[in-house]
Amino acid sequence: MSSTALTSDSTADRIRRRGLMLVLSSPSGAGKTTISRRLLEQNPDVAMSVSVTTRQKRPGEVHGRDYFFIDPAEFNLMVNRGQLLEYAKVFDNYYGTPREAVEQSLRGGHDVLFDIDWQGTQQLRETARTDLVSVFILPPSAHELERRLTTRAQDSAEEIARRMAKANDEMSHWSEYDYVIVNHDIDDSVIAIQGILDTERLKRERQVGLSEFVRGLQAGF
Ligand SMILES: Nc1ncnc2c1ncn2[C@@H]1O[C@H](COP(=O)(O)OP(=O)(O)OP(=O)(O)O)[C@@H](O)[C@H]1O
Ligand SMILES: Nc1nc2c(ncn2[C@@H]2O[C@H](COP(=O)(O)O)[C@@H](O)[C@H]2O)c(=O)[nH]1
Repeated sequence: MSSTALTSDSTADRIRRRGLMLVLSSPSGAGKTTISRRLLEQNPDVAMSVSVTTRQKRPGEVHGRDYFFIDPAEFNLMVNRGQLLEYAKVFDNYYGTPREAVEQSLRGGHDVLFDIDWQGTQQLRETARTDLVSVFILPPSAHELERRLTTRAQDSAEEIARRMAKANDEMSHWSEYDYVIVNHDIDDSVIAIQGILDTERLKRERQVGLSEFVRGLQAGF
């Protein structure tokens, strides 16, 4: 191997990638959580942003894994201290993204996955547009959405009715997103979003050190 080739190889090793923020939004019950879990299983290097919320814990939910369940006073404190990257009121409860964990993952070159609503996505778009990749997930039909909310068996009939009534509001923001998928089949949806992630990772502007690598490469010709 020539010394030029050695130099080029070691420079190529120095190409690093800036982490991206992959946001999934949808009306409640369309499948964000299910898709997120699958994506995290097949991408152990991706970090999930665990939100804080003032809503009550559902059966089976774990503090620190599904959410950090906090009271409204604590939530206000986090807002006032600037500890949330974004926050919103959704279905009468407050939800927000803790800033520090996300910034730490991005600095380390890790991608971060978010399950947040359209209000939060709008806020991230204003503050982090170049890092943001947003995907809107549509249900195949209103009937199927209601079936999914009901068979999930996590919310009362009143809560399900409230979420169905709000579905149109959330869906009216579909065209603000970079990508839109209809979640018919879970396997197909996961494959589609994995494709988005793989493609976005290759974007020129996300590859740190690329200019230096190309300069070194050109010097060898
Ligand atoms: N493609 C699919 N086909 C059939 N069922 C699905 C599909 N995707 C998700 N589900 C089911 O629909 C229910 C709701 O899914 P999930 O909890 O992932 O929705 P969500 O968008 O995260 O809801 P929320 O916004 O309320 O957190 C779950 O029981 C899940 O197993
Ligand atoms: N703006 C934000 N929205 C969030 C956040 N965490 C979750 N959510 C959204 O809330 C609804 C309801 O969630 P559920 O767990 O009560 O069913 C759903 O649309 C989530 O995407 C957040 O940090 N910020």
